[in-house]
Amino acid sequence: MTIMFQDLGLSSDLMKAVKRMGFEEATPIQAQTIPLGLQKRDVIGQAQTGTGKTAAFGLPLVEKIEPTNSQIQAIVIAPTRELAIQVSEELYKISYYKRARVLPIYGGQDINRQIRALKKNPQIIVGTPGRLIDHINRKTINLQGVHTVVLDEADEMLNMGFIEDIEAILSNIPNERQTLLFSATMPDPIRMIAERFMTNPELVKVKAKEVTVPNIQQYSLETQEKKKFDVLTRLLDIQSPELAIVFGRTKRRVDELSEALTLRGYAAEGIHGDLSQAKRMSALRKFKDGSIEVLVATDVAARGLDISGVTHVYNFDIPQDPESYVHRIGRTGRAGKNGVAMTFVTPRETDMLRNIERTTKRKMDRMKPPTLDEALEGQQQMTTEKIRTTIDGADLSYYKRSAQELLEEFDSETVVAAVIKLMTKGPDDVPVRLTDEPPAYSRSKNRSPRGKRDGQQRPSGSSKKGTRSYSEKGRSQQRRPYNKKSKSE
Ligand SMILES: Nc1ncnc2c1ncn2[C@@H]1O[C@H](COP(=O)(O)OP(=O)(O)OP(=O)(O)O)[C@@H](O)[C@H]1O
Ligand SMILES: [Mg+2]
Repeated sequence: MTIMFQDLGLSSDLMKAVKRMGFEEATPIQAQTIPLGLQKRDVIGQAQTGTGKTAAFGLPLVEKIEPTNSQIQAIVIAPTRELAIQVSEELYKISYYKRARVLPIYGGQDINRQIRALKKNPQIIVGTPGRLIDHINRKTINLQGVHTVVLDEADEMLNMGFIEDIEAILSNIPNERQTLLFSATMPDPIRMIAERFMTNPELVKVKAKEVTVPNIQQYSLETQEKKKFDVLTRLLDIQSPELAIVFGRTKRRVDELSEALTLRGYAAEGIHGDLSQAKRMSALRKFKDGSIEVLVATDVAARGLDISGVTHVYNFDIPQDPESYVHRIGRTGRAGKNGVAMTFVTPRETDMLRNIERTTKRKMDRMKPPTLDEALEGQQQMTTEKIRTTIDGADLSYYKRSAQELLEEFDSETVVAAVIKLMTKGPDDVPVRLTDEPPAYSRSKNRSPRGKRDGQQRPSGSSKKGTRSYSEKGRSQQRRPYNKKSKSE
């Protein structure tokens, strides 16, 4: 059944904003959770990637902001800086006519600037856990007026290392609050932890046979570790994605891969948690405006990011758990668009592959790595396509005299073949250096602690204020199975 936004009981300011955002019908998760959100019910909302969960919590959240109250009234917590920025932008759009004041608060940004911004009475805060705790400890943020809390990517934030941070933040927020949790994945043990923070929550799980959306074509390719890079470049040449995200397991991997791709002539940049915030933002900006075509990333970019034009996701390294797979491939195929996801599997990782397929209840299509000939063929096709569009679109009169000269000397087939050769990228053997990654191990059977993972990092300043401080590296080592420990010490 189609549900329109006007059926959901939203005010005219928000209806105008929804229209301005170009939304017509509500998505299923929006149709089901917006009324609950407006009734101030606690909600756990689980729906596939790219199906509009942000507006599902954002619309009721903004609706409940009291314009004359200058306290912080709502807070959204997100696991990464880029996601916090993106969610705050979406809330800003929703608030466009209502004029609720939204402020993102995240690590890597000048804290004094944030303190000044906090003094200007924002009503909605979107933040990453580490920086929020930093402000709580400095007493530069007052959460006593908060009536709505959202955990976006809730399972990630209640997972292992993050849970203490979340508990610390929630302990500064009045108990009589509305708590909303959203994610595309919600493993049962995490849901049980979540319910501890909630009052009689309604679980809204959009009925879908599959955890992943059907409009993403999913493939797996078995390949040796040493051959992965050639396979990737061939696929890029054949498939010529509009925008592609290549996921690597570690930060070193991402650095080496983006460098190697650049050496081979692809416009690529990397993003991971050890880069400065300025670098992270500049890579993402270039990717969004199309000045780079390949973003190489750790899982720091796996969750929530909504970048239109991402047609392909390549799992250069197979993800460490099924949830990560779901989120990574969900960077394509958003809002009903089509997408392609390719997962490289080394022979010793076939268990991991099966584990992912079991969880997603969907078998990936097996694909053979393309041969060099197929790659060259693909490149030729791209060239001929370019020639066709040039013939259709450009004024060629200026070039016709030279064309005639060539045609007097050679037959037309030879001339065109030479042009195609010149325009086609030949086999490239610029040497590149990639350190081998050991095969991934399956950790979901016994839920062993996660290995080194890239994600949100704790600001260095927090130790001074009495909280633990550990580097991103140290932090991920502190992550532990969520079933071993529950309350913060
Ligand atoms: N009702 C709607 N009609 C059309 N487009 C929509 C609608 N709701 C949201 N969108 C658009 O769909 C895209 C995906 O939305 P969003 O980022 O909220 O997805 P999500 O469910 O949070 O995904 P993820 O699990 O990856 O975080 C966005 O570009 C958003 O603007
Ligand atoms: Mg989201």
